[in-house]
Amino acid sequence: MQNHSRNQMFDSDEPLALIVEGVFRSLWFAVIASFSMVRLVFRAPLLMVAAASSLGAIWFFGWRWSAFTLAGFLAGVVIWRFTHRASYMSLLQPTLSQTWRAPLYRLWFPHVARRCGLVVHEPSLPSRERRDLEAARLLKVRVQGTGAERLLLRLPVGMTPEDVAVRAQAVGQAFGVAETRTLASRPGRVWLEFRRRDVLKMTVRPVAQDVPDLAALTLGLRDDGRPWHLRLQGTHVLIAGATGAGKGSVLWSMVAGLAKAIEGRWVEVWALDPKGGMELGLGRAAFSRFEGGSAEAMCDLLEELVELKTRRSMALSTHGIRTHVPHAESPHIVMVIDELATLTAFAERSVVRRVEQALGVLLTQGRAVGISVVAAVQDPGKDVVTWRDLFPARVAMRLDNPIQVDMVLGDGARERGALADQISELQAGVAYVRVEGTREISRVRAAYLSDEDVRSLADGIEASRTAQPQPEEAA
Ligand SMILES: Nc1ncnc2c1ncn2[C@@H]1O[C@H](COP(=O)(O)OP(=O)(O)OP(=O)(O)O)[C@@H](O)[C@H]1O
Repeated sequence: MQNHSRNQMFDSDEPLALIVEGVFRSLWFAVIASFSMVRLVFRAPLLMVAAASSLGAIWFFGWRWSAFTLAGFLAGVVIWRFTHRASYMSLLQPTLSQTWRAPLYRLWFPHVARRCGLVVHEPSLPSRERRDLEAARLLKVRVQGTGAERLLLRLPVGMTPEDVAVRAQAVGQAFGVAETRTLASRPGRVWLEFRRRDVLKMTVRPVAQDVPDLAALTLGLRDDGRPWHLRLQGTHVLIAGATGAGKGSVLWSMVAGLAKAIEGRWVEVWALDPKGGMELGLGRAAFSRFEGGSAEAMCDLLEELVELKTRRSMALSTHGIRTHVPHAESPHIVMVIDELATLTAFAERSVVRRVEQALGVLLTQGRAVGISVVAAVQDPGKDVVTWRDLFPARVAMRLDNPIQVDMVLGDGARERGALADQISELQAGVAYVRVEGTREISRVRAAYLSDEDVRSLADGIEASRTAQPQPEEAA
C-alpha cells in the first residue's frame, strides 16, 4: 500500500508524475515569490530602495566601498536619532519598526490568537467536545509615529469587536505591551492598538486659542499625538478623578482655552467651589460669578442661572429659534462646579432639595439655551449614580478601582481599554474620554497651568473685563 503525504498532487510515485509535480510547484513558487516581491515594494518602499541601492553599490564599487558607505549611513541615522529625536521618531522610526515588527507579528499572531482565545467554537456542541473552528486573522500591521502599533484583524463568523476587546489585554501582554485597546473598523474587522511609547509622559503645555471653538475646545493632547478637543456647546461635562488626579488642570485648561471668548464677552464662566475657594479661588478673577463656602449662596447662584435659563427659553421660543447662538449680549455660560459631592454635603435638607432641583433643571434644559455644566467629582460611586446620564461628555481621570471606570464612562468602557484605575499617581492630568458619538475610548492628558499661569490668566481676563462696560443680558 502506498503511503501518500497530504500535499502530494498525483496519486502516483512514477518519475514522470514527480517531474510534472516538481515543475508545477516551481512555477507556483515563482508566482508567489514575484507577488510577494511586488507587495513588499509597495509595503516597504524604503527598505526596497535601501536593498536595491546596497546591491547596486556592491556591484559597481565592490565590498569595501559599500561597507564604508553603509557605516556612514548608519552613523548618520544614529546622529539623527540623538540630535533631532522628534523628527527621527516621527519620520524614520515608524518605518524601521514596521520593517522588523510586522513580520514578527505575522509569525506569532496565529499562535497568540489561539492561546488568548480569539477563536470561535461550534456553539451547539457541549463545551468538552468543542474544538477551535477558526481564529481571528491578522490582515495588516501599521506602526505610527506616535508609538502606536495597530493590527487590523479579520473576525471569524461568530466573533464581535467586544469579544476581541475582552481578550485584548491578554494579546497585548503576549506581545510585551501593557497598554492595549480596540478601535472600530468596518464590520467584520477590528483594529487592535498597542502602545509601546507614551507621548503623554511629558507635561503638556496649554496652547493659545485665538478664536475658541466651543464645539472643539483644545484642552491638551491625545495619546496619538493629536490635540484633545472637548465639546462644550450643547453638552455638560463630568470630570471624575481621585484626589490629586489633576481635575483642576482640566478645569483650568478649559478656562485658558476660553480666555479669548471671555475677553470678547461671548462666553462667561461661573464657578462654585464648595471647598471654600481652595481650587478655583486662585484664579477667581477669571469667573464672572463665583461662590465658595456657604451652601445657601451657592444654591442661590444655581437658582439665578435657572431663572436666566427660563428667560432665555421664553425669548428663544418667542423668536422661533431652537438653539442659542452666543454673543456679547447673551453669552454662553459655563457653570463650573468643583466637587459636586461637597456642594450639598453640609447643607440643610431644604437647601439640598433646592440644589438638586436647580441642577436637575440646568442639566436637562440648559444645553439648548447656551448653558453648560462642568462638574468635577472625586468619588463617582457616591455622586455620579444620580447625575451621570445627564452628562453627555465624561472624563475619567485616575480612579481608585475598575468598577468606578464603568460608572463614569459607561458599561464595558474598561473592557474596551479605559484603564483609568491603572493611571500612575505620577501622571496627573492623564484621563480616558469617550470619543464623541462613538463607543471608542481615547487616552488624553490635560495641559498643565502652574499657579503662576492661573494668576496671570485671571489677571489678563480681569484687565480686559474692566476695560469694557458690561452689556445687558438679552436673548
Ligand atoms: N495636567 C497635569 N500635568 C502635570 N501635572 C499635573 C497636571 N494636573 C495636575 N498636576 C499635578 O498634580 C497635582 C494635583 O493636581 P490637582 O490639584 O489638579 O488634582 P485634583 O484632582 O484637583 O485634586 P483634588 O481633588 O484633591 O483637588 C498638581 O499640584 C500638579 O502638581
